[in-house]
Amino acid sequence: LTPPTIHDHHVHTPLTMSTASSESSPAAYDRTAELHALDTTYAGVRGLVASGVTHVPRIFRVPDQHHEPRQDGTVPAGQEPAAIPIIDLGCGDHTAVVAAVRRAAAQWGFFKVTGHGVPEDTMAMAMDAVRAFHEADGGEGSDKARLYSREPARAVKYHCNFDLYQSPVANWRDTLYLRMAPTPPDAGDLPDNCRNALFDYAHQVKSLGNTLFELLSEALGLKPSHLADIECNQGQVLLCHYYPPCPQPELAIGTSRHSDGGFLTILLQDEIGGLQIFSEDQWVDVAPTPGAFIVNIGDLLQLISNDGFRSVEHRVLAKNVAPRVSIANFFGTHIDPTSTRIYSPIKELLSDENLPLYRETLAGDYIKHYYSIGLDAKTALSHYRL
Ligand SMILES: O=C(O)CCC(=O)C(=O)O
Ligand SMILES: [Fe+2]
Repeated sequence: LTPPTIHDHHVHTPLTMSTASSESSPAAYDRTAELHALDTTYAGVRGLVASGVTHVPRIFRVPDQHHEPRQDGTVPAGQEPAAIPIIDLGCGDHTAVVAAVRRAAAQWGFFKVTGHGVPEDTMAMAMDAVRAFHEADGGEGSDKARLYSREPARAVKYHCNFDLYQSPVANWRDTLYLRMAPTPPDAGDLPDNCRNALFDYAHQVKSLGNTLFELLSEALGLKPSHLADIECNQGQVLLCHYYPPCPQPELAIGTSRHSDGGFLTILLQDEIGGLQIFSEDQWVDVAPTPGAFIVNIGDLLQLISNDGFRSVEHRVLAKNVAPRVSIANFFGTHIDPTSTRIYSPIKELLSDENLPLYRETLAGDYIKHYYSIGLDAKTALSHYRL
C-alpha cells in the first residue's frame, strides 16, 4: 500500500501527513486517507516521532471547539484541588481500610494504593518490558508488524489507537493489548522482550484485584466475596501504553477524556505525569507516586453499585519532555463479548430510598456499545440510566 502523499513543507518522512491548520482548504485534507497512512506504517505514533516529525499532523489536532484548558486553567487561583486519596492496604487496620476505600470510591472514583503486596521488581520489569517493546523498530518482519491489529478476536495485538477510525481526534499514543483471561494467550504470541515480565505482572495484579474486590464488596456493605461471586473479577486485559514525546503538546492529547468501561482498573504509571481526572468541574492531576498503583472504578461497577461508587472521567495530556509509559489492567466479564452475564443494580443495595437507577445490561452488549462510541466524554453509561 502506498501512503497518500499530501504536500507539506514541515515534514519530510515517508508518511507525509498534513499538518495544515484549519484555515487551509478543507479539500486539501482527506482525514480517512491520513488515518490509513498512519495505520499502515504499523509503527504508530512512535514511528512518526522516530522519523523526525516536528509538527503535530492534523489528525491528532484537538479541534478548537473541543479545546478545553489543558493545564490547570480551570482551577481558580488559591484553590488548589485536593489530591486523590492514598490508602495503605498493609496498614493492619482492616476496618479503616474498608472505610477509606468506601469514601474514595464514592467521592473520587480514584485512589492510590500502597502496601499492596506486588513486588517492586515485578512492577519495574513490566514497565521496562513495555518500554522495550514500543522502542523497538517497526517495519517488515518486526514484532510490531506481526502484532499490528485491531481485530477483536485477537488476544495479543499492538496498535495506534483502538478507535482510530471512530474517534474525532487521534491520540498521541500507541498500545500493546494483552487479553489474559478468560483464555490466556499463547505464550508464543507475546514478543520475546516482554513475555515473562508481563505474564508475571498480570498474575500479581490479578491477585491484587481479588483483594480490592473483597474490600469494595465490604465497602458496599456486602459479604467480601460478593463481587467475585458475580464474576466482576473475571476477564483481564492489560493495555500497555506508550506516549511518545510530542513536539507540540498543546495541540494534541495523549488519551481523550473517557471513563473506563469495565468494573475496575488498576493502573501503573511512570514518573512523567499527565494523567488527570475530572472532579468537581476541574481537571485534577494524578501525580506519580513511586511504588503505588492507581485504582479506579469502571462504568459497570458504578451501574451495579447503583451510583454508590463513581466511574470518573479522566484523560492524559501529551508531553514533550520524554516518552511516558503506563499499564492499565481492566477487570470484567464485558471483555468476553460472548458472555451471557446480565448486570443490574445489586438487589441487596436497593430499598424504597434507593431505587434502581439503571436498567439491566448484558455484559457483552455494554462493551459493544462502549466501543461503538470510542473514547469520548462519559456517554456509554448514560445510555443505561433509567
Ligand atoms: O495512561 C494512563 O495513565 C491512562 C490510560 C487510560 O485511561 C486507559 O487505558 O483507560
Ligand atoms: Fe482509562
